[in-house]
Amino acid sequence: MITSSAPGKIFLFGEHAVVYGKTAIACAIDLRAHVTVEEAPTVQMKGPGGSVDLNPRKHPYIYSVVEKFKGFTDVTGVNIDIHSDIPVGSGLGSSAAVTIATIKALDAYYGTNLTLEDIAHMGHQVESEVQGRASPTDTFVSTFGGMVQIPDRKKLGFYDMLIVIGNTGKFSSTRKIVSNVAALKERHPIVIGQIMDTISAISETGIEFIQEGDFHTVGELMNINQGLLDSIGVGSKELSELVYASRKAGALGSKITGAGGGGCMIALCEHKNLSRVAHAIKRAGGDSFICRTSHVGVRIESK
Ligand SMILES: Nc1ncnc2c1ncn2[C@@H]1O[C@H](COP(=O)(O)OP(=O)(O)O)[C@@H](O)[C@H]1O
Ligand SMILES: C[C@@](O)(CCOP(=O)(O)O)CC(=O)O
Ligand SMILES: [Mg+2]
Repeated sequence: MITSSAPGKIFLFGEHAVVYGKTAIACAIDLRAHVTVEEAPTVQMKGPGGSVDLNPRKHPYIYSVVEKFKGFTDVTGVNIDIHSDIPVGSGLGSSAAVTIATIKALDAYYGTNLTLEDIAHMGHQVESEVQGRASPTDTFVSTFGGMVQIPDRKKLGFYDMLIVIGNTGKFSSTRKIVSNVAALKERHPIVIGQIMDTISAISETGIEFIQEGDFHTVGELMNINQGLLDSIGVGSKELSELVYASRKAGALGSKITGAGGGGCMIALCEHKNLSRVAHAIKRAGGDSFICRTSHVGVRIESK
């Protein structure tokens, strides 16, 4: 029996723009997906009611991972059991964390000796196939941990930050939201293209202020980024309510993280305001919790 785990992530800046090759800054957080694999007669998923054969419609990401392994190793029967503390469909990269942790667990189980680069690359292929279009961000962060700059695939090191996460509780499908933005960009290529360029500039400027520890300015840039995400149609009434409630309670900056349309927003706060901001988000109708950035990427937990 082998267990692996991989972290979820937040986008500090640059989601959606990164799909078009622009710059984004993302960071692993201390919420993780755990995947345990053990011998079984066929390739199965363990669920609440017991183990069932892997179903591509129910588990498209896991199915795609197994199909890739069939391309380079003898895939004998294996039971895959997933336990994740990452809210699903909430912009925290649950799909990537589950994908990367499954790749790592199967790599250890079948002895295929994949490098971290191989794992990140395979994970990106899986997300792209399942979502129709995906940047390497989520899978790169889940693989390497810490803070990263995409598309340059630069590891920026680790910056210990406490983030309040506000969850609207509204599911949003990354695939659908990403395709809506693509359609908007088709209709207004120059306008949306310039918005993506501006988001890219925010990411590139933001790195310097993160490295200097100037979180007031980082927060200001997050707020500008949020306005641009609203302009490409990935906001929602619920997300805006949580964003403005957090700012009123003293957040330095707050914005959507991930695909948007529902899911989560993040608020960067000074330590003294963390619980006040978390309560304000709850009062505005969201679920809120405090998470910490993490330098820990994908790893084997036990063999
Ligand atoms: N615990 C889990 N077990 C199995 N699949 C999961 C789990 N968590 C997430 N997933 C997969 O990831 C999908 C959500 O991915 P996505 O829409 O990209 O949202 P997110 O913002 O969480 O990445 C789910 O529909 C499911 O296919
Ligand atoms: C919208 C996007 O930039 C981020 C999606 O993040 P999530 O799957 O909602 O956690 C898409 C991508 O980068 O693949
Ligand atoms: Mg996802």
